[in-house]
Amino acid sequence: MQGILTKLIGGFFFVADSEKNIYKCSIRGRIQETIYPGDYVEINKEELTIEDFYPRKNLLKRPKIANVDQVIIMHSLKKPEFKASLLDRFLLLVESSGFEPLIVINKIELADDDYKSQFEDYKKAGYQLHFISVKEELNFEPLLKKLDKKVNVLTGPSGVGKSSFLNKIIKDADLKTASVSKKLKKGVHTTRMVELLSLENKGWIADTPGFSSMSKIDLEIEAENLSWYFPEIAQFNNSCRFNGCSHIHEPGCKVKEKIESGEISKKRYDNYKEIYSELKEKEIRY
Ligand SMILES: Nc1nc2c(ncn2[C@@H]2O[C@H](COP(=O)(O)OP(=O)(O)OP(=O)(O)O)[C@@H](O)[C@H]2O)c(=O)[nH]1
Ligand SMILES: [Zn+2]
Repeated sequence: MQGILTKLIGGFFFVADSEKNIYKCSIRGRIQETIYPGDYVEINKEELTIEDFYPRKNLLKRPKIANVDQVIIMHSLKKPEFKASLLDRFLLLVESSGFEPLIVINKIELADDDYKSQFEDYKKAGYQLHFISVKEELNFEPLLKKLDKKVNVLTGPSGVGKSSFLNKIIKDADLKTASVSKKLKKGVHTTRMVELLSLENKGWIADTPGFSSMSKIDLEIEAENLSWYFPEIAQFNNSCRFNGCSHIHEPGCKVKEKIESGEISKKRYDNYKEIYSELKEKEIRY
């Protein structure tokens, strides 16, 4: 029977079938590969052993999760205050790793009425956006629909409401308390266990350790490739006068034209320039 590996604890592998029944399995010696939550495995239901595993379509590096369909980038409008430059870095990290991002903005009940206008740039760039309040459970339904039948990973800066969100949406009450106590223990244990948490539908979601600043994350991107990860800029990458135009100082740059006409967001472009020079600096240093 085929199942999906949800977590590994004390040498045991927890595998869910399509109905989300959990089997606590051990592994056959002949499987040499390391397997991770999200991996599809073949189990023997009688022996409770993992017999084989299936090729994976991708592997998230940190934490290690296989077959990720979507990365939810959560930010908050207030507390902490929304910062576009930080969202751009999260998007960049997700895009450059080849994953599909989904932007979720939390704590909307704290905002003024016209808060959505500051996100027009992201809509125009083609990103999916959801605006929610975990506290008041606003707009959960359309978001939860988007998580159905998928392996989702939740990321975002510290304090935006990721744990609160998980505590509200995960199915199993045990998991709920588990993730609360996990939170309390944070800082005591150096490694936090990764697991796929069961959503009420057919989806799964995994938390990632929060990070307060993106500067700690090494973007493994070359400055020359940066523009490919800004979708609204990337579409003009082959339209400039010079091949491999950086869209910064070259003449005949289509991107700069589009910024002047307002078709590409100046704010996003300014962040692009800032990150570009950071990456350049790093290249010179090494
Ligand atoms: N006003 C308001 N506060 C919220 C909302 N969602 C979460 N919070 C609060 O925001 C604070 C941080 O929430 P957490 O869920 O711990 O945030 P986190 O993203 O998991 O943070 P890390 O674990 O540090 O990564 C808590 O005090 C929550 O009660 C919301 O929708 N509105
Ligand atoms: Zn250009």
